[in-house]
Amino acid sequence: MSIHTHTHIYKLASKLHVQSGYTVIFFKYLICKNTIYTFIVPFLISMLILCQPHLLLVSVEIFLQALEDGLKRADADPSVKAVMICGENGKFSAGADIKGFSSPKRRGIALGPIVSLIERSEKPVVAAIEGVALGGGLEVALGCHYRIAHVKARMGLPEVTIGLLPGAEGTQRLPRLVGVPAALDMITTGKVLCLVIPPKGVKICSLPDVDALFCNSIFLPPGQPLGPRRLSLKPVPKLPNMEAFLSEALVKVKKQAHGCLAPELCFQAVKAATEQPFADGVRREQELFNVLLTSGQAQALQYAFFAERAVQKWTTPSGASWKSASPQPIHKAAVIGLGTMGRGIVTSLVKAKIPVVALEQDLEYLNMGRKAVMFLLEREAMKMEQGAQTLDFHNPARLQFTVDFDVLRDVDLVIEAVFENMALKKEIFHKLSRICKPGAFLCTNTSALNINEIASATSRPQQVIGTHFFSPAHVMKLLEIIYGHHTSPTTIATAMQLAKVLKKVGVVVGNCFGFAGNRMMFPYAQQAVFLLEEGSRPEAVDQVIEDFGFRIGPFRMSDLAGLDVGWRSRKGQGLTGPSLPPGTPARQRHGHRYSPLPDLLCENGRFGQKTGKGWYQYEKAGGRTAKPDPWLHSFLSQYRDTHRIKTRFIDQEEILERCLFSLINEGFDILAEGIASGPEHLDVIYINGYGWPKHRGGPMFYASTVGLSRILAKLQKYSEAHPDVPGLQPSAFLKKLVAMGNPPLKEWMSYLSRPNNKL
Ligand SMILES: CCCCCCCC/C=C\C=C\CC(=O)SCCNC(=O)CCNC(=O)[C@H](O)C(C)(C)COP(=O)(O)OP(=O)(O)OC[C@H]1O[C@@H](n2cnc3c(N)ncnc32)[C@H](O)[C@@H]1OP(=O)(O)O
Repeated sequence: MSIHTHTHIYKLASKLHVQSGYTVIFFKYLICKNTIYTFIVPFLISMLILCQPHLLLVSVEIFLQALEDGLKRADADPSVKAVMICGENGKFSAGADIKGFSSPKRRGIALGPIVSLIERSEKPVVAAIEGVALGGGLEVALGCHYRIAHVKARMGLPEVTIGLLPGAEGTQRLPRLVGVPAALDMITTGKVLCLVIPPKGVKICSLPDVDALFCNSIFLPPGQPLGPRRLSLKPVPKLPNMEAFLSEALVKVKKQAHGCLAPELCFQAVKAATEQPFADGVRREQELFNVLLTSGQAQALQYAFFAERAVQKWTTPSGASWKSASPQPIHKAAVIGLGTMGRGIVTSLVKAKIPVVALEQDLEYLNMGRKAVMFLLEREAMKMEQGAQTLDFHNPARLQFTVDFDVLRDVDLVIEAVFENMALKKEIFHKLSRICKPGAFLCTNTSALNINEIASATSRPQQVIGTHFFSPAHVMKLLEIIYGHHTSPTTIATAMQLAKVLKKVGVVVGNCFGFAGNRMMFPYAQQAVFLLEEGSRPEAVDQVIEDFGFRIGPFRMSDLAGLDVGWRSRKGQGLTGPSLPPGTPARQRHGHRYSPLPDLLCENGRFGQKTGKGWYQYEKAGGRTAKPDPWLHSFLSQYRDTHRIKTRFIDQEEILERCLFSLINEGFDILAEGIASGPEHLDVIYINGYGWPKHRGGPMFYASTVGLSRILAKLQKYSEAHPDVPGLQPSAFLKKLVAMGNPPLKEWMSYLSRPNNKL
């Protein structure tokens, strides 16, 4: 295991230097409504241990040993009056190297005893925090007697986000410092706190300034006792209603966890701090840490951490990549269409402080759209600390509404977000290509349509790209970025940069129907409906999927999104509606099994939440509380009678496997075709766009944990039972990987001889 010092920014100590004759200021930090305020208090330090980064990656053994030796030396040297621990180049510590947690060598290394040693020091120890102090870094600071924090420092215990808990006594010290509510909030969510507004009178200085201040001899009265500064000796601040507070907090933590273990175990560790003496609490923390370390969820979450960063380094099969392509700056953007998606996209751009022109086809739609966007922005502004003033969305230079295409002449990028209708999209792109300046990028927010065909309507196909947002677009983190045949690397790089500016995760994929995300969703949704035909109910299927950890099951999701969306798309594809050739069998299309159930619901006016009825019934049109609907149950049994389908009991295992394994199976085809350049891409898409539980690492990671041979065997079994369902027929790539002995996920792509993008 090594300490993380990966980039030049996150450096830690590899060597400890002892210098004498310095004076230091000290800041004490308190947490108040998620904000840390700093106060400067003069303090004498006549000995400085300065951590210097001579290596990029420092072995934790070396680091901890050096820290221990330095502390012991400082304690033994009578000329040393105090000790300071800091990072260099303006960064304290991002904590441990996360990769080290999966290494067996990691076990047995303990930061906790070193933190205790720091705390026991007979001489004052100060943590001087600049930049980030995360995880183990902050735990080291908690062991110190004083903490100096730069006003722009960011501090947190993000272990929960990688499936762990702060295991170096952090769960026991933090509540003693900041109280139980603030500590629970930080430890169970992993949120990182920033010093947003410097309190009056606080001088903002960088570490060299701090050094200078040492030399300016600001003295702390000698003989100040250290006992009260040792957090382990302090009691946890009492709450009048601790028990009630804790039981309410547990309910909240469980509700938000969706099956993820770490938040609840973090809670248990903090609770132990409120009930037990420090040493017992530390033992409890260690027990809980070990449960998490071996849970499997920690590995999945750590994989997801790196997968999210890996997808930033995009490549395409033609050799274009992030290394050689530079993004163009976007000073002004436009959004066409102010339906649900367009409204969210405008909101997202305004939040990112990109001036936007919002365009609709006529004044009636424009006014409706304007109202809705303003409503969203007001709500967002209320959530933001500095409020509406920062967003400044009433300023026409920031947000302009128009029906006039000519206003788009000077924008750098347009995002089209109109209905999924190819003819309409082509007409708009043709117009844009005539009106927009030559350098402008033209993006389409389609969720399935062919990017090449849309680009063919323009004179600049190299600047056309798919930017698939997810609803609600100002909330969902995913931006699927789809390059076409002619899309230039600069256009891809610009779309990726846009994702970053919008605080989204951009994932670059190739062009095919449904791209990566929706293409994998089709077989999943299809299986869910087939399960209803065969005997299941929406609530049974949703329950299994939600128990797995999805935020929302397929039927509740379909009711939320609106059944009419898919209906329109199926009509467009000629699968239902007037263009369906007469005599087409009800449950078959192109020789494959088809379920007309969703079409029948739409024909009955059941579009989901918006009509108050869909797969469930709701209290009213627009209602949100789904209740099982007896009408639907009898409709399903009539349907089965009509089509002579024998109702059978379908167990949870079959529901889960048929839905998830068919989705994963499609993922293998997508990889084999070069539509996505690695399994991480599909996992990041599913975690950030489709509510796949992060603690299961995404569908492809999950497949690797289930075992590819098992997935293959199950798909073979189900496809034998349903030979007319192509989605259940095992992918050739999956079969190949099983034949190659089930290699680890990171090696999968090396088994593809030549990625071939089907553009
Ligand atoms: C002087 C102080 C002494 C401190 C002693 C510490 C001793 C530690 C011993 C035990 C501790 C155990 C508990 C832990 O510490 S668990 C780890 C807790 N830390 C985290 O979870 C931090 C995770 N990282 C982040 O939140 C961010 O990366 C951040 C540091 C905020 C920087 O964000 P950003 O600027 O956006 O940059 P990136 O996220 O893209 O990261 C840049 C590259 O660095 C890699 N990285 C970042 N953090 C880690 C890490 N902790 N371990 C390994 N690698 C990390 C990241 O993958 C990027 O890599 P690449 O460029 O290859 O993509």
